[in-house]
Amino acid sequence: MANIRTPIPALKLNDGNSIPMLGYGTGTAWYKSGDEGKIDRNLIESIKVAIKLGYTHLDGAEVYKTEPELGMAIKESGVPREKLFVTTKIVTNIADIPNAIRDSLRKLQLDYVDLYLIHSPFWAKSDSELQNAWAEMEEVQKAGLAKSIGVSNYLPQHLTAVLKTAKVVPACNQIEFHPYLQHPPLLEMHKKHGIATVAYGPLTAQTKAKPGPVDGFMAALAKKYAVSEGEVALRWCIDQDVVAVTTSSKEQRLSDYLRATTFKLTPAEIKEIKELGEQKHYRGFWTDKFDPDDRS
Ligand SMILES: NC(=O)C1=CN([C@@H]2O[C@H](COP(=O)(O)OP(=O)(O)OC[C@H]3O[C@@H](n4cnc5c(N)ncnc54)[C@H](O)[C@@H]3O)[C@@H](O)[C@H]2O)C=CC1
Ligand SMILES: O=CCc1c[nH]c2ccccc12
Repeated sequence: MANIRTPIPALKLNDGNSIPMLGYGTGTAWYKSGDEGKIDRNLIESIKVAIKLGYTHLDGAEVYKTEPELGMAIKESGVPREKLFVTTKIVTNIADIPNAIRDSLRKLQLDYVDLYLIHSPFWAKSDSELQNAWAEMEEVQKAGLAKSIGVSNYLPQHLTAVLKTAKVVPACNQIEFHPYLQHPPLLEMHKKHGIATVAYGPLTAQTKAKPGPVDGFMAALAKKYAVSEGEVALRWCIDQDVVAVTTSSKEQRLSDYLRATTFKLTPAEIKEIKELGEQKHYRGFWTDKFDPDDRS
């Protein structure tokens, strides 16, 4: 099993920093609908378990309302801050990014985050709003409050707008990514500009979109590598240099996911999953914001 002494492999970002290729999410499975002040002790314990198992990449967001738990778990874990890679995201308070990052850092009890993301582009009514927000993100990075800055749920047109005026190219775009949502034009654009792809919902084909065309092949690969289909899905991301952010409240699952770092799919297997996946389209998140047929 991977642990803090046998780290999860990392991907080099375009700013020279490195991001662990498997992350633990504090969003799905942990959303808080009500009082942000009410601390979810189960979440704190789960994050500590994840850290103990070897997860160093921890994914949060202001809208998840879980930053306080993330901060408490980091403190209680006893793992030195610099050994962890902490992401948070902004969208609700997008009109005041300098205050929003300070608020997030206060909740996280941290001096800096490793990665700060604009959670979505859907609040913006014009390209110039996207460009101005990005300029403020650059200031956050300059002030040392975030080591790396990036975006999430941006489509090619949003990246095009940002890149027109950016001094710093976004380090990554965190998007829904799995065999049934592969975004070929977006990934091509990421490659061209050195923007890392970070996948959320990497297990969607196994957890939400069954039955589907990849099922039989994923099952065969799971048998071949003596892992679960989910671990094949995570490895399929990693083998394409896509960082995968997953989660679970179950320790056994979190432990099992780490097996995705212990084997490698062949190029033919990666291609076969890709081609089978292209036969179906499924989106699980932000369905009210995207055109239902948009695969970009
Ligand atoms: N930037 C964004 O807009 C978004 C970011 N995220 C981030 O990504 C993280 C992971 O997102 P997910 O969609 O949860 O990732 P995921 O696709 O890896 O799914 C994980 C979920 O699947 C469940 N699961 C795993 N194996 C299963 C099985 N065999 N049978 C049934 N259920 C199983 C887990 O318990 C967990 O609830 C979030 O916690 C959040 O941090 C998530 C959604 C949107
Ligand atoms: O990041 C995941 C999806 C998401 C988008 N908006 C919200 C608000 C509250 C919890 C999760 C999310």
